Amino acid sequence: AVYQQLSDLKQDRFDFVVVGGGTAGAVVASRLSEVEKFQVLVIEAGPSNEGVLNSQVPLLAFDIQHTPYDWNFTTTPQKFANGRTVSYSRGFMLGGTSSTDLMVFTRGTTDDYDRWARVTGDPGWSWDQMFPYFIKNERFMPPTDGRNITGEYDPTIHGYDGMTRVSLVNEVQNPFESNVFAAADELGGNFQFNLDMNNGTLLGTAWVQGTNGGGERSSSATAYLTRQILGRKNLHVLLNTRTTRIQRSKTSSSDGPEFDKVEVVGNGWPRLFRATKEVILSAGSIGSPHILFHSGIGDAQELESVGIKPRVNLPSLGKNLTDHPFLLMVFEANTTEPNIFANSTLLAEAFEEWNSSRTGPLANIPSANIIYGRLPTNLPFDDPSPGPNTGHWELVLSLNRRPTATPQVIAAISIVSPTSRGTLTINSSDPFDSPLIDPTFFATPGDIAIARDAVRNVRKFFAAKSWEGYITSETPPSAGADSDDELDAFISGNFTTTWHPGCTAMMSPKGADYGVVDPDLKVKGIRGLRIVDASVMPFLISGHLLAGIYAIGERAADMIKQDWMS
Ligand SMILES: Cc1cc2nc3c(=O)[nH]c(=O)nc-3n(C[C@H](O)[C@H](O)[C@H](O)COP(=O)(O)OP(=O)(O)OC[C@H]3O[C@@H](n4cnc5c(N)ncnc54)[C@H](O)[C@@H]3O)c2cc1C
Repeated sequence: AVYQQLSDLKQDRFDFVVVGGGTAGAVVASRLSEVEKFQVLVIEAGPSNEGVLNSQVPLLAFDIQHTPYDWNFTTTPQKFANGRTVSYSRGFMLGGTSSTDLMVFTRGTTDDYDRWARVTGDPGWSWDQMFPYFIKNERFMPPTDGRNITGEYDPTIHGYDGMTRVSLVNEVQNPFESNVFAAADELGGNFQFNLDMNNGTLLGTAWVQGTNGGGERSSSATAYLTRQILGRKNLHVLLNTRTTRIQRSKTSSSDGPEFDKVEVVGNGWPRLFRATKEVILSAGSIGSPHILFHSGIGDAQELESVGIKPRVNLPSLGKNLTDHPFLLMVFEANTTEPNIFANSTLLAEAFEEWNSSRTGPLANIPSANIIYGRLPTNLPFDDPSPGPNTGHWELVLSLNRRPTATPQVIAAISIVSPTSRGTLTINSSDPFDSPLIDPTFFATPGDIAIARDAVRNVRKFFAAKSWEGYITSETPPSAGADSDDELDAFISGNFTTTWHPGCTAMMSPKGADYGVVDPDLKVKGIRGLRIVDASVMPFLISGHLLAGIYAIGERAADMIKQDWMS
């Protein structure tokens, strides 16, 4: 059942309490409630996803940021951006950020997961052992325009019976996209065609896959918390209720103190829920550490300095914040391709089409392509990528959807193998105050070198013969930035984020004196508490995070079931 407010829920004890009904939280709750004898509670700070049009219609995804469905965080002033701050969106509704993100679906590379297995000492995190979870999560569907997609993906590596509806774009925007793939064939090298970007190699130019299967957003809420699943008697989803702390029980064991009570505030009132088996924190890379700090878990000295009594000293918590920095380049284009957002008649027609058949431009994610490239091998710094199947930068090319006087093309650059590391901390003992988010973007020469290389590769790509007569000029602020110094000024003055924070509660081997969770996702030195979300990644996936987080959620659910069913 779904409870809109705290006072609607009468029950106080559950087997499992899942904090955060976001991307990973919904997976864990959904899978645990498959076991009838488990009573499962999910506590979500935000409201329901039902009827939120900007979340449902794929091409409206940009319009959901800076709304009440966004936590609307901001970073601290960024040292390598002359003190500029960066707006930091996080989903505030059921489904979490999977209800508000841009829906690009990349599993990451074999190298990414094999590195996780290596650094955690658990082969279960390797690509081969995670592969069944990618398949379990995925329900690949043909696009809604009915075109022949042979040659746009590899049908042998997808899941067709899973939960998340994945597809290619539902309508191809030509000649723009045909130019992209023609230029890739023409240039080869970094740009050579890759049949399927979910095959374990993120290199070259591929047709993008997204969570827009069937022409509408598939979020963890629409996929894992369907009406049928919500009808389970043992699954309880409490909305509009904020978790403030996790509290200790009176007992301790050889595994350390037990944390079994979840303190919440809803309808203006506090209340405690008790988990008789486990508390599972799935409040995301910002939310999960934030709740732990206020529970007295974290660096003891830092907690004391803000007036919080330390209960478990975990100095690594919040320390390894990693994100993919983002840059935008804009080009003038000579094209008559329609922009529905610049023409109210076209927009009305597009809505009519989407409403009646989930087809047309609104059923799309913003682009049909995705490109990953690497720097040459003779780098003046250690290769920051986890291996040769992995890019250093990512490009997504699209027509500018914002209404502009003349048509424009945008190149979205992401640094997918950053070495900069930031912090998540707090400066107050009030759990309702926002944490301090400092991704410390571009702190290393390697990250800056990758960004320069990406900018130069965008120019190389658009200089291909295939674009002749289409791309007319580059616009400021990147235009004219050619030397390393000029590019560095462009980068520091303009970077933002891909909104991929992770690693703030990173996994490390059992018994290690660093890290926050063991490879089974149990919090070190504590009994009864696991973390399941993007914060546990020891390194970010070198692409978009969603598919990896779903797989983490699926594996975590299996591990938890195994612990409590044997
Ligand atoms: C604008 C944007 C675009 C993105 N685009 C893409 C993309 O195209 N592809 C991709 O793969 N990734 C993308 N991402 C990133 C991706 O969506 C996230 O990495 C992922 O959804 C995070 O999953 P999670 O489970 O870790 O956290 P979340 O999904 O954020 O879940 C955390 C949940 O916990 C809740 N919560 C937090 N604190 C509390 C509390 N105190 N009490 C109760 N509930 C709480 C939150 O409201 C939320 O529902 C994007 C992100 C953003 C913001």
